[in-house]
Amino acid sequence: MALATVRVIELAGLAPAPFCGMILADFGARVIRVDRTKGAMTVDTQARGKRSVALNLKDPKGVAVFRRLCVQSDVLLEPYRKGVMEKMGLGPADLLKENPRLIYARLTGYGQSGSYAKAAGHDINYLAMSGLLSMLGRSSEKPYAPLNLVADFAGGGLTCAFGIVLALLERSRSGQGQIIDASMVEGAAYVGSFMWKSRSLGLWNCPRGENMLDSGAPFYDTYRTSDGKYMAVGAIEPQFYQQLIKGLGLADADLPAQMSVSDWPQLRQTFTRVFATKTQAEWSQIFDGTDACVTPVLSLDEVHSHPHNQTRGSFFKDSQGEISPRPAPVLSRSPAEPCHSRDPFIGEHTRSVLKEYGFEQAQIEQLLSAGIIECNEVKARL
Ligand SMILES: C[C@H](CCC[C@@H](C)[C@H]1CC[C@H]2[C@@H]3[C@H](O)C[C@@H]4C[C@H](O)CC[C@]4(C)[C@H]3C[C@H](O)[C@]12C)C(=O)SCCNC(=O)CCNC(=O)[C@H](O)C(C)(C)COP(=O)(O)OP(=O)(O)OC[C@H]1O[C@@H](n2cnc3c(N)ncnc32)[C@H](O)[C@@H]1OP(=O)(O)O
Repeated sequence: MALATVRVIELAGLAPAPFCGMILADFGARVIRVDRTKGAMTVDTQARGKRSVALNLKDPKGVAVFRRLCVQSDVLLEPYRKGVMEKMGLGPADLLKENPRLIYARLTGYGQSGSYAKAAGHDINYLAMSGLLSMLGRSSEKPYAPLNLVADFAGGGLTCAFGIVLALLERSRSGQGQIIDASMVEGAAYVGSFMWKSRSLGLWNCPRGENMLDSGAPFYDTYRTSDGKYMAVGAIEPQFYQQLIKGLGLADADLPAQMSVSDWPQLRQTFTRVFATKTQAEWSQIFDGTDACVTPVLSLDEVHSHPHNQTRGSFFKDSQGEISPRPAPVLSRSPAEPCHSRDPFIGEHTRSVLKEYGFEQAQIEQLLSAGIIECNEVKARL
């Protein structure tokens, strides 16, 4: 796999950093998640392929163990508020001195500088600060965040993983590590570059929810079907729009021009009425194989069995029977091989990882009895 041999230490976080770590693990990196001790509960649902070490970083001995892990690693991924790592004596100045090849990735909401740098926040706040949230929502309604997809995952976890891969690539030339300051505000904004750079086209001149691509246009929206499901319509170009009209059984001559914005409300009413006359399956049968750009709106439970996704193997079932998306993109020679086993328990790999990183058995036992580390091997659970 592309990232085989890359050793990553990920400090346990909420959602974006776990996703970043999972991407790296999916593509072959050996990711160790460092969890808290004292019966901490994991909220990491993105733990595929990771190992877990439970380590108390509030204790200087725990900090020393952590430093030893970082000396032998390629990447450190930390998701804490600005200043937290420095307070523990684990800032980049300390760790890069000990391991100049270390890639020190800091994934935060607001970045490492600026007046918000130390503020708590979540996806919706970062999205708001990126400018994008102001554009998201229906006409005459308040802004709506599209789940926590844009800042946490696209602008956060994915962008940070990209930064790490870039830094690894650069390190192969320079031999040096570096610090990555991944701000979810900036990552989200960057993902939204199209919005800034397409303003000159007039694509966003109308209020929120009244533009062509934000549900303003009737040919770029969803429609309810007779069985309470939905179809997605994205028939922008005239040749594709013609196929939409044909599939709906409408006659062009009876309809206003596609780009007559003042007629969009009437056109939407027509589409709404027609879509409501057939089931999703019936519409899918009509539009499949055409260029009308009309697809069923599938639920998470349905995507796996759609013939197109099945053919490509776009979703896979792990050993627990849980279905997840296959890692993307697909590389022809060194594709990702996502782990099919269950997620790790907190501290499940403490002992084996410390051994791997050169700790003696006696040292491990000492750390264990001092409560610096916790071990939770599966054997002990039986
Ligand atoms: C919208 C998303 C977030 C969605 C997440 C939800 C899915 C989950 C959030 C809460 C979960 C529920 C909850 O946990 C209760 C249940 C638990 C149960 O197990 C499951 C069900 C639950 C209901 C559970 C269900 C779900 O999982 C949840 C609902 C986001 O937007 S995520 C993006 C958030 N933002 C960032 O990541 C930006 C950067 N980070 C930050 O700004 C801050 O970290 C943050 C997120 C604001 C949190 O701030 P906080 O004050 O808590 O922490 P920090 O200031 O960063 O400091 C960290 C402290 O931890 C110490 N520490 C770290 N590691 C160790 C260690 N190994 N040992 C000891 N100590 C450690 C560190 O020293 C810091 O200590 P200090 O505070 O003393 O400095």
